[in-house]
Amino acid sequence: MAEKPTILKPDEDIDIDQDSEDQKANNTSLVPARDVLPEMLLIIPLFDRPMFPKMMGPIVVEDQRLQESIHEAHEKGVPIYLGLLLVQPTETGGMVQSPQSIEDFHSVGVVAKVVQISAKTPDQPLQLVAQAQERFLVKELIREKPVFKARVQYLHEDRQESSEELKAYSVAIIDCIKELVTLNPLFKEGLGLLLERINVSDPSALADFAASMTTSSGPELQTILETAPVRQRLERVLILLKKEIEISKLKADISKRIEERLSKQQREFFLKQQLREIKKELGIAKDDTESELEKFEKRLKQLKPPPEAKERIDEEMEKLKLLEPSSAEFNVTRAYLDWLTILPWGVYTKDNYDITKAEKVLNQDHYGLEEVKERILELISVGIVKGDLSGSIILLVGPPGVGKTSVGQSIARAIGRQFYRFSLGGMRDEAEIKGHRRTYIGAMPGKFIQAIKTCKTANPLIMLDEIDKIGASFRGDPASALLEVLDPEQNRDFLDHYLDVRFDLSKVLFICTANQMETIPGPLIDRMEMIRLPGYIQAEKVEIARRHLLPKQLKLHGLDKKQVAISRPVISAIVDGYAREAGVRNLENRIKKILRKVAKDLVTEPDKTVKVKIADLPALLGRKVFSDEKIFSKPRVGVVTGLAYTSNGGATLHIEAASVATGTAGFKQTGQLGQVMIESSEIAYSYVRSLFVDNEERMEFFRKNYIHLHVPAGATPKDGPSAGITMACALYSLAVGKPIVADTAMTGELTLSGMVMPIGGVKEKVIAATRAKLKQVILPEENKEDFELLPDHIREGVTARFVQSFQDVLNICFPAEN
Ligand SMILES: Nc1ncnc2c1ncn2[C@@H]1O[C@H](COP(=O)(O)OP(=O)(O)OP(=O)(O)O)[C@@H](O)[C@H]1O
Repeated sequence: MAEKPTILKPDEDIDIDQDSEDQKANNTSLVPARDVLPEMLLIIPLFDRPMFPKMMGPIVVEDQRLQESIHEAHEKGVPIYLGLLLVQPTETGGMVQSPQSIEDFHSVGVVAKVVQISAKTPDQPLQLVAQAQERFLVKELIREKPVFKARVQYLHEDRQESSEELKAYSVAIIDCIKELVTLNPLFKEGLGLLLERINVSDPSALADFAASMTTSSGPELQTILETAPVRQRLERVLILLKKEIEISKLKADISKRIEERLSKQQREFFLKQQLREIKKELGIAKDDTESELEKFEKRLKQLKPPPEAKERIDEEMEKLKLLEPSSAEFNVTRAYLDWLTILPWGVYTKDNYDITKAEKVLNQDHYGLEEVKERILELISVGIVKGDLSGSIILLVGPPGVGKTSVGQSIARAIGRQFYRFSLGGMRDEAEIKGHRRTYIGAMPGKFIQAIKTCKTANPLIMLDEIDKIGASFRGDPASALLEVLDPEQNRDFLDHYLDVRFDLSKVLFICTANQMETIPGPLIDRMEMIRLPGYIQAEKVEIARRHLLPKQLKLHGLDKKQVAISRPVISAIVDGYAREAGVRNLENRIKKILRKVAKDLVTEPDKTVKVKIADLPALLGRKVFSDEKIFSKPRVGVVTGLAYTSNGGATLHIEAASVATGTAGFKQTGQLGQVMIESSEIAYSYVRSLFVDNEERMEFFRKNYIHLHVPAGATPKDGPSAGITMACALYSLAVGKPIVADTAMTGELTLSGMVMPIGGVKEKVIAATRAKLKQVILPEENKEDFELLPDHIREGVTARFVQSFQDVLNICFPAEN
């Protein structure tokens, strides 16, 4: 505890030079002049918290007059004492901002000696460091605008007798301080000061110091300041300290919780970072970005991207370097770069220009199809002469299972190109051709770019299956997107939405397949070289089965040809009884079925040879689907066999006419006929009726009967004019009550004046007639050339009769009558 200062007489002027002559005169000689405390003090208002004796702290003096007085005293070198008084709290909980009267101050404060003073600078408040000395009680507060001065009475403390109780309090306070230090490192500093400045065995000083260390509010601390009795003060300080401990604990708790929450993520991030660094150091793994970039660069060494693509690749690589590997943008850029660098820029396979080898390959893979092979070899020859096979687009049209796809594969093999096939029938939107824009999640390039990627060359053979189904199942305008791809002028600069840089598709050889021509958009047909695959006759199917389908299936079923014997007559019986359609897929399926059953038998006896006989067929394949007994085994009145050409190839159909005696004339037709077919049936009706103008009996028949014409199969929609003469013939047969000659089928468009016009699909229709074992076909005279161009094996067994008018038809069909 500081020595007890002597109190001087009050100094009425604001003369803070306490070492004036008068004072010196009145001073007792017991105390050094510098330790004498003045009775009249200048008041410095404190707004935040009070200062406690023996504490040191900064004070800011704003008042100009006060500043000047302090400076003056400082220049004289005399000690400066100031009274520090805390202002009162306001009702709203804050502090009085500019004290006006005595009520605005607390009545107990401390006197402080200025130990340091800042230099005089205009416009800057004066800054002091003051050492608090002693408590005082304000006796009188005098206001001398704008400063206050006060007459004070010092509250000297008597030296405390150390009692056990005070010691106990002191120890408790020290314990609290220790605990606080562990909870909040800020208190550590305070503890250092404590040991330096105060005597811990002085309970009063300890209490003041401990109070000043806390973060308690100004009024709470003021209470401590005003509590003169030491025991009581110690007790109050102890309460404040306990409160402080609780607050500190709570604070520590809160920050721990927040830290935990934050640090989990940070920890993971740092750990990952560290792991990456360690791996890099050990050479185990490279940085994500680095290894990706290395991969892309390695790929690029093998490629020759055009300048536009190269520029884009470089840009994207630069971008990738700047992106955080865990970001979504990184993945998008990486995927894009992956595509850009995996495409075979400038990589081409060398075409095989050996025409004999190409012919050999085509013959190896397919039986028959002479015309098709010839056309393909012609196209290859043109390519050889030109030095470039690309540019022409081949369209293979034919019924299902006639080998369109496998011919495409053979062409690829013959000229040594990669083969990629996809169906346009199953596609939903244009984006599948031209790709999605990269902004979409999960965006992908279109099928063509995917094909190029898979083939790893920029000049593969791409087969577009089912191009005739394009209009049926596509949304948007996919046909025009396809036009762009197939046009040799445009596909040089094909722009896929995803890729966003041009890719040259002009070296690709395109082959399209379709079951029918009618539904293919016109502009697409214009760009293509059409090759028809008309379907096979029975003999061809037997040969295909023997030479290709059976060996292929034996291999696929893991069987040896020694283990299974299926002779030519057996295959012929299969074709005849179970697979009469234009293609051979159904035949192939039947062979598979037989082989599966045979394989089952061979499991128990692997060394035996299974000989399949015709008699075994019902057991192996079930009941015959087609029988030789014709539905109309005998020629019947009003029934005539027509020849049709459908997407499944050529077919025979039996047109029926019947009369209902209603007493009135009438005509109706059934069988899901299209508009053209309805009109041609009406032509037939009118024409046949007109034939009997001179025959009253027949005229009467038409007048009194309602005529019904039906074209089976009733559930299949059909259209076209080629059944004109067939329908007319059925009506004529009904009118005259006589059947037409046996085993005859016909096709031809009929005009209202009885002329017969040419039709399409002669080859398919003749094949269908042969398959149906008919002996005679009636064809329009103008189709004679088509028939004569048919290969001999198709024409064999069927006689063609050519007609110009319906009268010619009648001459053939009703020889006795005409
Ligand atoms: N002339 C042939 N010689 C040898 N095998 C043939 C011949 N024609 C067809 N095939 C075989 O018939 C099967 C069916 O042929 P493919 O799948 O090529 O028919 P497609 O005409 O493409 O049918 P779709 O129109 O249904 O796609 C294949 O196994 C094929 O090898």
